[in-house]
Amino acid sequence: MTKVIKGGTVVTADRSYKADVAIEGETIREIGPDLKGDEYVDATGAYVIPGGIDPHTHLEMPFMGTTAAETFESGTWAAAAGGTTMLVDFCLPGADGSIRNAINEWHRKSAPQICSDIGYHMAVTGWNETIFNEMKDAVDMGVNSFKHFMAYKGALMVEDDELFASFKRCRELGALPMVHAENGDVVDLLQKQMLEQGITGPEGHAYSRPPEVEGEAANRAIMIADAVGTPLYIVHVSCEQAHEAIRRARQKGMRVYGEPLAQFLILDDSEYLSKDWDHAAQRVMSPPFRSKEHQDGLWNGLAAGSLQVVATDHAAFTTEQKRMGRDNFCMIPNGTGGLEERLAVLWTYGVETGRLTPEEFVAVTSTNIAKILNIYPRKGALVPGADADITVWDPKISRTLSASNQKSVLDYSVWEGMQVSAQARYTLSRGDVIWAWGQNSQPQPGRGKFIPRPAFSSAARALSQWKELNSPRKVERDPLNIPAGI
Ligand SMILES: NC(=O)NCCC(=O)O
Ligand SMILES: [Zn+2]
Ligand SMILES: [Zn+2]
Repeated sequence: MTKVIKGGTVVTADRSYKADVAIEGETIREIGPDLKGDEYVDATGAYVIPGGIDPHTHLEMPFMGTTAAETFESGTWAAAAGGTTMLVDFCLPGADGSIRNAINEWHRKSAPQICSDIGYHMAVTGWNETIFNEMKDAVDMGVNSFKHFMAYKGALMVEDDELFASFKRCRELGALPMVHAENGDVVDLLQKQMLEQGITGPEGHAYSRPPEVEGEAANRAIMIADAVGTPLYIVHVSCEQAHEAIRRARQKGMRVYGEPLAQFLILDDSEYLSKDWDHAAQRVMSPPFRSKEHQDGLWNGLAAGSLQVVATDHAAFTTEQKRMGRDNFCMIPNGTGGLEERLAVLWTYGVETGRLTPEEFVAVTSTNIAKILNIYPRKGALVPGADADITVWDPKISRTLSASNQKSVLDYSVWEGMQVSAQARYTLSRGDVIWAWGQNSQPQPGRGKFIPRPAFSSAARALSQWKELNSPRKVERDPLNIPAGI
């Protein structure tokens, strides 16, 4: 049975052209003019793009004394409704600290629920022999990236020597280290300072995490990655200080990648000054939203290529959960939502304004991360043989974003009232139409697959080779030329 996506404009990371896309089973068979099939998906007047990949989500994540409310079922459905066909979720070790058990636990939770494909990053939240050994197990289980928290002191935070050791292990395994870049010691002190001054509301969260705190940590992580000789991926880049560190590193030939979030590109820090406590707390995340100048820098970085990926860090806590921090902003569960809205807001505020080309939009929402995570061209590409994860993107469907019409389980939306100018007309996951605009039926939970990601990406291999050639060498000396001791 051949399915043909008919009459659209195919947009990839490098070009746009009129063509049909023929799908056989789960994969793309052919792309070209006037293709015939047994079944047709109408793409007239629309763009045909690789399905979105959101590489940063926290579904059902146990965190800060509670568990993120978005489930794997609601999260993957919401993503599909927004044109996203793959999520990469952060796997956290449980009480036993085992990486292997944590990955199995994530499989147990996600497998029966997901309607589209998924991968995991593994968090490294300490350092010991078990972690060293089990990082290899993780890679063997198809997890080739490890996140390190430089913040959340007393909980997830790791120290510089632990970063060094874990980055070194990543290099040996051909895996990609990632960092949450914020100086956790300084955040901790600034939090205490805010509370001492009587600033207990959500604005204290933003004041205690200034951009300099993020920039310093980004520079430090880059320095450690360079000393070890490994590529580095910096998650949720929110500010010019961190962007500048990444830009500088890349200009010096370092393989550093930066991931701003859709929220950071569009929403700003004035939200924390709202007189409505719930409104401000619903927007508490780390790092926090920044000012307009930082947003301009992030947009420019996407256009210039100094930033490569737009994610969401979707970590959804209900208003009730946010109220755990009613008397102390440090207790507000950190996280906001966006996996459903990412493509629409980026198109509306990026492509519609001319900040991004349609091809750049595809690059930062899908293709670049598929390459970085070493699953290209299976994902992130429209080529024969690739998985048929495809979005028929309609630039004529406008919609007002609201909690009342979202698929997310949250009782609010940080995007409330925002008008967007484009939507997914159809979303296909490995050849199945899992979302059709106007039909609203839920895709089959459990049809999604875990996508294992091989280690030793091209960039990891190249950098390792370069570092090998340029590593310090012992200077052999004639013993006669070595001065005798006293
Ligand atoms: N970002 C955030 O505030 N919450 C999720 C956990 C993390 O990524 O740091
Ligand atoms: Zn983080
Ligand atoms: Zn996160």
